Amino acid sequence: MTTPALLSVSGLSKRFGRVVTASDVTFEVPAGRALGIVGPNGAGKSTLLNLINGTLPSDSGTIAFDGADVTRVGAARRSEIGIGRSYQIPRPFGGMTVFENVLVGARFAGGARGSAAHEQAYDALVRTGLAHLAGTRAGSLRLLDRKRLELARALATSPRLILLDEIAGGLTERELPALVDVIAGLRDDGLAVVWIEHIVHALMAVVDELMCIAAGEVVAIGDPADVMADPRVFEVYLGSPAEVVP
Ligand SMILES: Nc1ncnc2c1ncn2[C@@H]1O[C@H](COP(=O)(O)OP(=O)(O)OP(=O)(O)O)[C@@H](O)[C@H]1O
Repeated sequence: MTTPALLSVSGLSKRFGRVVTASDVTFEVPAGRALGIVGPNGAGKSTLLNLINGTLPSDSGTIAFDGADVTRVGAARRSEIGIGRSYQIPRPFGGMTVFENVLVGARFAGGARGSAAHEQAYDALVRTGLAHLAGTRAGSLRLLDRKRLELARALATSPRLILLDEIAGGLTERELPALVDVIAGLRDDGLAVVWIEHIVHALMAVVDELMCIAAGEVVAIGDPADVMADPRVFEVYLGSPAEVVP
């Protein structure tokens, strides 16, 4: 029996003038599964996350979440129903504590109130291994903990689907496993994960499926090792082959 998809994207297309950023993109992600997305710079990866979380409207195609068509649903509502998102450039409130930063996520992006917001925020800190730093000023965190905070802010909205945009960027080889473990834990807890990442070996340690896109088109999708071995994937990376070597 196949697991029904939590996220179902079908024939999704988007262009900015002459630049095609999504062209007939189709894929599914069930709960408890992780999809990795790779592709050269400017391929349309971040745009795809913006289409899924509703910060950008698509030109055509459909996005279904938990069986409901959300293609024309606004970003705030998508966040409330369980689509969470981290950003490539985290912008924490440096003068606020770690807990206060996550509380903002729970209250304003997640729509939680009172003690429920506090519980969601604390739970997000526990899941990301940040609880011991709850009272620390966010501006003083080292990079790994800033990444955990970005993840915690997205988790504070209690998502069932989490969209991660290059969350591992800038981490050292020694730091990467800690973040990879947190993300694998979220998937194992039943979240659907869509993770864009240039650090391919970090992705390969977690994802169940891998999709390569270039110029908005799906070049290959499927078993991660098969996708990385696909000559078409190698070809789209010819400009930057070092990025694909695990
Ligand atoms: N709001 C926008 N208006 C116009 N063009 C845009 C907009 N957002 C993205 N683009 C263009 O769409 C293309 C895809 O951008 P996108 O950020 O999705 O790529 P990416 O695959 O995430 O790249 P990177 O790996 O560098 O982050 C780029 O050419 C970009 O300049």
